[in-house]
Amino acid sequence: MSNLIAPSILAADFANLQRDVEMVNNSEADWFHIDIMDGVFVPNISFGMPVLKAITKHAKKTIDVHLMIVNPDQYIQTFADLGADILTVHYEACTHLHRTVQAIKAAGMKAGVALNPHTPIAVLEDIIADLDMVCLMSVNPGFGGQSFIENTYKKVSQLRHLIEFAKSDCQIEIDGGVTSKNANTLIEAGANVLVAGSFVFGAEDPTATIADLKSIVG
Ligand SMILES: O=C(CO)[C@@H](O)[C@H](O)COP(=O)(O)O
Ligand SMILES: [Fe+2]
Repeated sequence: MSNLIAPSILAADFANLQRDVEMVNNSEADWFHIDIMDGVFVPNISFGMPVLKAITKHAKKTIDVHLMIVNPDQYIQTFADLGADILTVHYEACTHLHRTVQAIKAAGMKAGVALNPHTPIAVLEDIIADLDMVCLMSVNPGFGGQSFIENTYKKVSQLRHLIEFAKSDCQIEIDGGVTSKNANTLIEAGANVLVAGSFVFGAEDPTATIADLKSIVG
């Protein structure tokens, strides 16, 4: 399994969105990471369907959509129609997680589940075999630019063991506070997809920063 970098569009310049999408297209980045927030599950509102539509019109790489919303089930088909390749819902937002995961797959997308920093890996024991990806939040969801929570390393290794025990090829994505300083340790702990928002878009040269991250994760 290769190690991937997914720039988070939340940190892009929305007044120059097409420019930033083209930058990612022309960089060594692997995916677009797109954060949808509803102001209910998290204390922030990012953007919704019209902006996602504008992004997917220009984006030429895998579209990884991270839903930080309550009742995600009602929008699954809409996200499929808008071009999402991977749809990640929060464990904490889903009462019938198994049903939600099956609905995402039935709509033709890969299914991911995200865990908040305080949610233990053990809650995934009976769903891991059904998942294409687990997204470990390494900050509390809702905002870019926060500091990485160190307890994440332990959770990555616990999750890697769970995945191996289940003989699954589920991917492990880390989301929040990723920089060139923690990228290598995260990969060594067993992660294989790193989301980076402010570290990429806040850099003087985002393209070179993506290339640096790629060279670190191998
Ligand atoms: O889902 C989220 C935040 O809730 C993330 O995807 C952020 O967008 C990551 O931004 P940085 O922490 O890398 O600035
Ligand atoms: Fe995210």
